[in-house]
Amino acid sequence: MGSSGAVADTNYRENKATETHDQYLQKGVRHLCEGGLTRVPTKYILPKEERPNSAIGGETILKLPVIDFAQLQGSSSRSQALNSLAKACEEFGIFQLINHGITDEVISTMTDVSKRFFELPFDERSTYMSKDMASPARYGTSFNQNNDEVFCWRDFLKLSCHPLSDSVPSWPSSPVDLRETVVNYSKNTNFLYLELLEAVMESLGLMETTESSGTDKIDTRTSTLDEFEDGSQLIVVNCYPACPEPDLTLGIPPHSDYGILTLLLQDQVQGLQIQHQGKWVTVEPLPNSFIVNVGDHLEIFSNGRYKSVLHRVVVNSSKSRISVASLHSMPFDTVVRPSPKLVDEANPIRYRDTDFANFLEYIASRDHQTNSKSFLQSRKLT
Ligand SMILES: O=C(O)CCC(=O)C(=O)O
Ligand SMILES: [Fe+2]
Repeated sequence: MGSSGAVADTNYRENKATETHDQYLQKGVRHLCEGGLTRVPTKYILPKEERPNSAIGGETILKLPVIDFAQLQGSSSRSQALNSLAKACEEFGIFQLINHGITDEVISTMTDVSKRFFELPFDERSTYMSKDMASPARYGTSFNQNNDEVFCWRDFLKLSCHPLSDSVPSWPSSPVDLRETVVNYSKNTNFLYLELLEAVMESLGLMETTESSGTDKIDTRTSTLDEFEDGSQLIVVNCYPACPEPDLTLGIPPHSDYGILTLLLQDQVQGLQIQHQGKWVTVEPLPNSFIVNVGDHLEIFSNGRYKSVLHRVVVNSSKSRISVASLHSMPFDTVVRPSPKLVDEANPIRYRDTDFANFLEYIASRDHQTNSKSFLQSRKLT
């Protein structure tokens, strides 16, 4: 391992005499691949115990629980769909959402513009590189490129969507249709998120349900939802170029998502893996469906009843992969804590209160995501 990395590293030094090796790698993995690459540079090589242990074709493929959004919306089918939703969030922390109502066109234009953004000349893409975590548009590489000891094999574009009117002018103006496409996509996914959130609350027993007679519509009321209104939304476009030595590195190391729910769109290239019953298993992409993850905030809010899912991304040697994650969280200044209605003698409070500032401090203080759901671990009381 050491020697293959060293050969590759020497090549870059020869090619790029004017910048240090680390500065070169900070430009991201797509730029690196555009320069021609046959070996993975040392900076990306994970310690043996953290590498994906076999090629992707050898992994177990997992069919996730499927939740039919149309069934959640129908009065006669809702209660059964809510049971399936609760089971998926308890046992997997992740599910596949079908019949979600977002058109194929909205989805395909989003994937398409994402691909075209990463195909722009590096000098154009790099205008959006920023170390400022609060910037409404941030292009970058790895997980946390300022701290990561080992880099991971992905570049990203993070676009804050909250509030849209303030953020959009800072987003990339090229490709020309990027802003319009992402605005449309973010509105669609936010609407879907709010509907799902209502279903999640109801599945936790936190909603009063009254069926209005004579209509097919279910009228649900809760004050709980008020706390979630005006939450934050972050769109993360991930690009994982084909990798010459995929067994040595990862696209994203094991982590759980920070917020309430993540709606993930992936193209037809496999790569997402989740930890299920102690084993890494590959999630099969289902065309035009969303993968929905439970995030750390929902685990805390549900007092541990719903589990955030530990996941990672493996890369492969022949195909580049794009995914778009829409991360939905509580408003930034909200303190997240277990819902009092889910705490009693049998279920004592399991997590410390947390807020966005705690999370930022935590991210800034650590280098490499070795093991996981450790932010959540740091908030656990028992
Ligand atoms: O690319 C994927 O499938 C997952 C991306 C992911 O986990 C993230 O952006 O947090
Ligand atoms: Fe994630």
